[in-house]
Amino acid sequence: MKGTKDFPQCGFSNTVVQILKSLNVPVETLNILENEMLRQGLKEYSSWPTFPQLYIDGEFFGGCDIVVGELTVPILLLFSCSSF
Ligand SMILES: N[C@@H](CCC(=O)N[C@@H](CS)C(=O)NCC(=O)O)C(=O)O
Ligand code: FES
Repeated sequence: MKGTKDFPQCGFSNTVVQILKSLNVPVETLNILENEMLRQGLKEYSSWPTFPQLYIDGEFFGGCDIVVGELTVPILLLFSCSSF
C-alpha cells in the first residue's frame, strides 16, 4: 500500500486498511513508497497496475474498488443482522 497501516499516505490505501480493521483481522502492510523495486515487482507479480493491493493468505485479492465491493456488503449485512 501507500504508507503503512498506522500512517496511510493515500485515500485508497486508507480505505482498505479501515475496512480490514473493522473486520478485526490481523493485517501486515508493506509501504511501496519506500521501495521502488517492490512497487514495480508487485505490479508484475499480481498483474495489477495500481496500489493498494490486498493479499489474503498470500493470494492476490484485489485493489480498493474490489475490497469495497466484496467486503463492505458482507460487513453491512453482518451489522444489520446483529442489530436484531
Ligand atoms: N481504483 C484503484 C485506486 C488506486 C489507484 O488508482 N492507484 C493508482 C494511482 S495513485 C496507482 O497505484 N498507480 C500506480 C502507482 O502509483 O505505482 C483501486 O481500486 O485500488
Ligand atoms: S496516491 Fe492516492 S490516488 Fe494516487
